[in-house]
Amino acid sequence: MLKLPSITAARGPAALHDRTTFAPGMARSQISCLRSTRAANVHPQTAFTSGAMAPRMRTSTTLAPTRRSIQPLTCRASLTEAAPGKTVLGFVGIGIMGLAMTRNLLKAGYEVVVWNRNPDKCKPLADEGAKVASTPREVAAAATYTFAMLSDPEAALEVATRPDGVAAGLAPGKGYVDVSTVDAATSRAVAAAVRGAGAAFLEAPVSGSKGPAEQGKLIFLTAGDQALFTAVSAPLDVMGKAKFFLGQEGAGANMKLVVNMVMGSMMTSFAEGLALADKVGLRQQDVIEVVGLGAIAAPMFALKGPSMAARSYGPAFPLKHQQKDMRLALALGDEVAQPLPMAAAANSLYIAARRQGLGDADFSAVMEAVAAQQQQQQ
Ligand SMILES: NC(=O)C1=CN([C@@H]2O[C@H](COP(=O)(O)OP(=O)(O)OC[C@H]3O[C@@H](n4cnc5c(N)ncnc54)[C@H](OP(=O)(O)O)[C@@H]3O)[C@@H](O)[C@H]2O)C=CC1
Ligand SMILES: O=CC(=O)O
Repeated sequence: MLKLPSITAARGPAALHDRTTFAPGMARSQISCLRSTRAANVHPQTAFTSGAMAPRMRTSTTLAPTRRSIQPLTCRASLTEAAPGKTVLGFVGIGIMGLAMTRNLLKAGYEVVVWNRNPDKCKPLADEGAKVASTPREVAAAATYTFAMLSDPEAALEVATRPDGVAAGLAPGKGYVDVSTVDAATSRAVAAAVRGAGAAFLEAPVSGSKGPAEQGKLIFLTAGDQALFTAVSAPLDVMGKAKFFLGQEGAGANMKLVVNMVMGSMMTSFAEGLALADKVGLRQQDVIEVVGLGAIAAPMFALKGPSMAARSYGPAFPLKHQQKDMRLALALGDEVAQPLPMAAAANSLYIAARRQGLGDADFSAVMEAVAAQQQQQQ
């Protein structure tokens, strides 16, 4: 009989939720040591032999370090914990999400230096007290910790590595937190550029859209240098309601793609349901109500249903970004030979919607691709 691997053995790095960060009494110097072990590609747990010093992380079989991977610790610049009035933060990428997130940092009392490719988008933040830089390098040079919220892998890599990019302004003691949704390979390339400058790197894609960004209720899916996770905990808490530390960079990116792949498929399925209901003479409003009362109730259906029924798609999460996430999730599935037929079907609807010119509309506009297919078949 074919023996399947156990789920535990197949799992990636253990998750560390914000409620279980470090063992009590762990000194900052130990936190910075964690960063350098990460840079040396050694799991932080290998750095601590005493139970009192070990960070509280759940372990899994895949994390068990081999003796060969244990290397001496070289503590470089330590990271100070960010606090309002004390730490200058940077933010590059002032789009839908970046604007709302930066606003919350300003409201919490942080000094924030911002940059956006189209500088006009920085104006509202300048009115609210942000300083505007003319290059990403200037932001990273002025700030201790710089956040980035950029549209896709190409933008994330470009802003980090171009000659006047973020990496050029980084130095030991600083950190870069990329909250864009990208693939693991891009995240690792950005991490290499950041660490090449002697700084720390954290990937921290977010779950939650424009509304949660405005309300400071995002969910951060982080991975990378754990010392930076700790150092930016306070600003993450200003912008979000939960944060997870998932291990080495790539794990946060993969988690985000899994979640958004499910979300993207749910949305196309919901759009098809609304279209079918309409076709058979049911009121879409009734469908939304019935769905909302049962086991498949979801905040997303409750939030987007009424505007979808009205065929109105003001952008909270641009459809072009959802299609990018489907594309990246499918590529991830390809990489590990995991068939994803539902996601592939959903992706073709998002592509069709982009062809209809709906890339900048909300992703719920995939409804129009469903409607167009219906018409083609009549
Ligand atoms: N909106 C949402 O609900 C959510 C979005 N995300 C993710 O967050 C990221 C940003 O999303 P969102 O804010 O909605 O998107 P927007 O399209 O509103 O913003 C994209 C940002 O990226 C910048 N950008 C794009 N290309 C480049 C480039 N080559 N060089 C420099 N800057 C560039 C844009 O600059 P410019 O203004 O000059 O074009 C803009 O600041 C995406 O990865 C998305 O998948 C994650 C969770 C929720
Ligand atoms: O990435 C989008 C979201 O809503 O999360």
